[in-house]
Amino acid sequence: MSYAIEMLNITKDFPGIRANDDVTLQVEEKSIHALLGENGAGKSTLMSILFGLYQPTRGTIKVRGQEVKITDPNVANSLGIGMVHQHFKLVECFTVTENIILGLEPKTKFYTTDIKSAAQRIQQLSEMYGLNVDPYAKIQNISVGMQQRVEILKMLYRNADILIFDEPTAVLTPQEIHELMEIMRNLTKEGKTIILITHKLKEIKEVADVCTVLRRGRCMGTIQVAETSEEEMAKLMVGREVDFGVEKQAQQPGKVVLEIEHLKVKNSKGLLGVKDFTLQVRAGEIVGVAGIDGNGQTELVYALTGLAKAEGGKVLLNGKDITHSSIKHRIEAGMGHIPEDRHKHGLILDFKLKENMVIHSYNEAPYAKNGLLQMAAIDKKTDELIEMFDVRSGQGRETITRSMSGGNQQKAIIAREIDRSPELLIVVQPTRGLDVGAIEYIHKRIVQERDNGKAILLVSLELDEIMALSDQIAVMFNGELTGWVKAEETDENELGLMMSGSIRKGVAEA
Ligand SMILES: Nc1ncnc2c1ncn2[C@@H]1O[C@H](COP(=O)(O)OP(=O)(O)OP(=O)(O)O)[C@@H](O)[C@H]1O
Repeated sequence: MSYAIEMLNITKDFPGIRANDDVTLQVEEKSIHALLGENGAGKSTLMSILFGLYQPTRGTIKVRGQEVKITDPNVANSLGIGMVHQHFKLVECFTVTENIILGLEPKTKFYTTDIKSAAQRIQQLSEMYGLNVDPYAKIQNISVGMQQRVEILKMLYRNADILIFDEPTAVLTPQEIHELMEIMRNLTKEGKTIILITHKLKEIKEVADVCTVLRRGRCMGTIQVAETSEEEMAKLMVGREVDFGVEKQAQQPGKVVLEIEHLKVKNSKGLLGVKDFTLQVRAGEIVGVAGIDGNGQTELVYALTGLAKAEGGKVLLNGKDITHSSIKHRIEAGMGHIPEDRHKHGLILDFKLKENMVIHSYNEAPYAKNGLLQMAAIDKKTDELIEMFDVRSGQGRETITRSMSGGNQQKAIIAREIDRSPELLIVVQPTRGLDVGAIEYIHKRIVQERDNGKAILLVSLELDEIMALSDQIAVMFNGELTGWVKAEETDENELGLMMSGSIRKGVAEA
């Protein structure tokens, strides 16, 4: 058997934590090898070692049978290893071609200032792998899915043949996910090797040949995907059976908590991203907002939470007009927010975990007294939340938030917001990047909040999540409400038609 990559007995220590503990990963040439593991299990660390961002504390790496030292990403590139990161690294106002040749050192193999010949090569690569990218398009004018393909082309242009994808589907629509799977298959058919980090068992089943499972830094085994089930993979990963369903009893909703009336909000291009939008959320009810990314959901949430200005219309919280209130005032009035962009709006990354946990309430009892912070109370609350929400990090409450794994940062935000038990909780993509065990728990807690009489507005691109949690579903298309249906009276098909604007249901004709 010939391996493209062998990472043998890799150990990596960070302060207070062994992120990888004697892990061995052997990736066969021309295969798709999934890397699965709980939040904080050490997947990103292992891939960062392979890409030269970290040095292992112990262990050996072989590329195509040769032992190597990958001291930095340039060495990784020269060995034919490329990585598509979760957050793209593209210059918005440049074209596809300009982005791809950007950063190539003069005198290296494909360095050129001749845009035309570079564009030609990009066109050829794009056709060869079925990417369908226009080399002259500007990044700011293409979809997120297309931008990801530019990242893939960047690797192919540099002749990478071992490609690492870090949770590539987290930012894609279902259609784009389907296309990416096809692209991955094309890539291996043409001789490339792929390592895929993902939490989505369905995707592993669909596309991967082999799967290595990590748990708490250790390798739990490598399995042939065709011979296993999603349930078995989940069990191997979290060490217990995982319940994929969400239990929810029928409940009569109470008074109206959130009222949105004829709301209008501009998007970043200065156009109306939300047009005349009206919706209500009542106590004891989860209203799910379904829609394809970019149909006004972000602008809607921004206007509700005070991150963007409303151009027209009204927002009422418990009957009080908060349309133009400050963020602080909205929080005090009973609003909680689990934001879409956890780094931008959810956490202060250079603060300690415990500081982030009381960020809304540090100046109130029991966390402050006579103008002084009460560290014992802050520590106690943080430890409680860490325990309850299983937030894992190297140094517990003292950990600098930046060094935590993405999934554990997300769990920390959810813990803080749910613990405050606000009357209205606005939840955006709550389980993005979370492992199946964590998703099970977070879903339970959201339903618990609803059962406790809280109003919940859930915005998610995951239809499964919308269907499982919502009582009532609002569909957004092109900034408008195109559907208002009870969750139990609809299905994915019908929602899909409303999401694409093909039909309207439960709302007045346009
Ligand atoms: N630069 C760092 N400094 C200190 N600790 C770190 C650093 N990078 C990662 N860690 C710790 O190493 C552990 C493994 O993190 P890693 O990001 O590899 O997990 P992951 O499996 O990718 O998780 P997720 O699914 O949540 O992204 C975590 O406990 C994290 O806090």
